[in-house]
Amino acid sequence: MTPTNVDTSQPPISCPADLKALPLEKLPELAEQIRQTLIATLAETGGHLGPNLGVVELTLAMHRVFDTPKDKFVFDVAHQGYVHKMITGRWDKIHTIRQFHGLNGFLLRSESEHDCYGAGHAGTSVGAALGMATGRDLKGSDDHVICVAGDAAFTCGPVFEALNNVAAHTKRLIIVLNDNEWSIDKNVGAIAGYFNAIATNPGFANLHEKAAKFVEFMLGGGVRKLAERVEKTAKGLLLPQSEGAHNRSTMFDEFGIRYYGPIDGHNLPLLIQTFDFLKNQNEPVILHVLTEKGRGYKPALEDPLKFHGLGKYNVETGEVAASDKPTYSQIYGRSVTDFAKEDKSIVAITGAMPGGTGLIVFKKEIPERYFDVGIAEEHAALFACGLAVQGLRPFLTIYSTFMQRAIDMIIHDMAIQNLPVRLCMDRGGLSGDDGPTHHGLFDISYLRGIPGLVHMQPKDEDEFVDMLWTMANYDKGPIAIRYPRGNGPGVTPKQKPQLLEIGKGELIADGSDVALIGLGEMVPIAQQAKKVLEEKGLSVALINPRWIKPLDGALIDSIAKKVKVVCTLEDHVLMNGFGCGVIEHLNDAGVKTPVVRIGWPDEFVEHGSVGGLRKKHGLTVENTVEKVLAKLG
Ligand SMILES: Cc1ncc(C[n+]2csc(CCOP(=O)(O)OP(=O)(O)O)c2C)c(N)n1
Ligand SMILES: CC(=O)[C@@H](O)[C@H](O)COP(=O)(O)O
Ligand SMILES: [Mg+2]
Repeated sequence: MTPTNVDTSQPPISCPADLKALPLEKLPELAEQIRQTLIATLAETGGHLGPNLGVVELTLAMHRVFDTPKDKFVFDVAHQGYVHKMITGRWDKIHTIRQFHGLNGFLLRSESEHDCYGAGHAGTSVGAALGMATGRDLKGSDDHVICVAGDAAFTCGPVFEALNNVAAHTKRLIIVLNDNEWSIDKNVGAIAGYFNAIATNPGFANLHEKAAKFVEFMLGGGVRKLAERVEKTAKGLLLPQSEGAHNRSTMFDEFGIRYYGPIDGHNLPLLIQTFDFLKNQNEPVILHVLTEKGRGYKPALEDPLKFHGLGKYNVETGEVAASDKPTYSQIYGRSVTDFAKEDKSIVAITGAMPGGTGLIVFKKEIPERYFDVGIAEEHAALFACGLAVQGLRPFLTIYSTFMQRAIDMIIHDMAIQNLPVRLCMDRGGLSGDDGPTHHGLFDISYLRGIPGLVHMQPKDEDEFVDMLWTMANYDKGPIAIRYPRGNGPGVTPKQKPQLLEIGKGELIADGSDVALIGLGEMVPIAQQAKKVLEEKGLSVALINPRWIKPLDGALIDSIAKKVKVVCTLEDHVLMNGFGCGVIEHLNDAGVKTPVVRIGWPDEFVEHGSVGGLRKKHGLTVENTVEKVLAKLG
């Protein structure tokens, strides 16, 4: 059934107590209402539909058995937290998800007492949950801690760093492995294969029945009499028997974490029974549930990659509005693939984001030199270093915000050894919908101080391809580029890209009163501000710096010396941003011209539309003009 105009103002439940009060047989109907609300609402707002449709029963069962906020739920990434929000009093606000001043797209401590831990980046749930469980034990409390981590979250290093410590620190922690076989794209690596082997084991078919019987057996007090047998039963019943072998333990048992499952993650009664059983276990446990990403909505089931996270879509067809202009990501994927067809040393690496980065075309056309390493940015950086040692030209393609995970590898492995890795940071700048965990507003800060690392940003699509071409041919050391989410100003790249001179900026217009230095896609704002200032009789120079590092000091000095004020504009935080580099440079060069800066404030910028947030925080033509005039006095 395709929902249309669902009324979210009359939610069937307004708190977890309402859910607990419902008769068990009413829960499937509630699950359907949640699904229909999500499908209809996200068609208007966009969001992570697929992941949330997959955890409806799981989240209902968790709230049926446990009591937040006393009990603690930790969701990995927390992009699948919409159902949790609907159950914990935010059903009537779900239509504001990811909207300015609306609900955040992930859990957020400041949003609700039921959101004990925020996220947005993957792999943090088990470590944080272990900390909560250990803290609880130290305080002598009795609350439960449950973390939900998807199958792809287990490709993330911090999860295994935490698993390595669980048994040493606590006896009571429930980990739920929500296995839908999908990351954003299909999940990758040995872990994915391992989970799949368990889930597809021939024994699973009747294991499902066995699991139900086993849980009833345990709940029926059987465990009290037959501790020894339970040990075997637990492994035998809930673990597929490998032919002829003794009861095989899973890798989790080797970590001292009792494995249960796999069970059907959409079977509400079984989930409730299982959680009722697990909550009384005096040992750390992991419950492996099998779920369907996109369950209940055919277009999402048929295309989990597309419906992992998307903008507005047509509820009837699942179609999204096509854009007439290619995004930077699409231009990136096409360009690097074309370069790689000519240059066999080019290899492309993604951390589980072939779609978002545009590398999906590289994956299709040159699969042998395409590497999706999973949600493992630290490893991706090291892997790129190893490839560079072998003389290959790695394009390490990771969103600016996720590249934060690899800072030490960039310094310790890439820069100190001067390895020619290409750091391609998509979503460089405000990300918008996803909010503070995803805005790429810190990469200049975390890269500018690294000796020998070149860093740049294009003003439009044409210059973007020139920069990528320059990177493809630059082997002197690590080189980084940042570029924004979505479309650029719409300048079609020329047929044959040109090499750019490293550290050489572009003087778009000369002037003698004011110098505007607009980085990347702030150039159009600078160009409009130039017009307004010229209408006030001022002579305005405009510089496209191109290079964050090395700055074109000669160009900047030559203009700064003759004007009365310099104004830098950047889609980055002001703290240790591009403008700071200009100020440092002018100071060291003895140029006294005052500098005003346009950029993001020293705070975490909330979620919302890029235009709305720029307006709120002054990354606008008006504010640029105002600050320049104020400085001129
Ligand atoms: C460090 C980091 N890298 C990449 C991402 C992008 N990302 C968001 S969700 C996701 C896949 C998560 O898959 P899984 O944990 O299996 O959850 P599912 O969506 O399948 O429910 C990825 C790669 C991220 N949020 N954090
Ligand atoms: C939850 C997560 O981290 C990703 O799904 C992210 O939301 C993708 O961002 P884009 O929509 O900018 O590709
Ligand atoms: Mg998954």
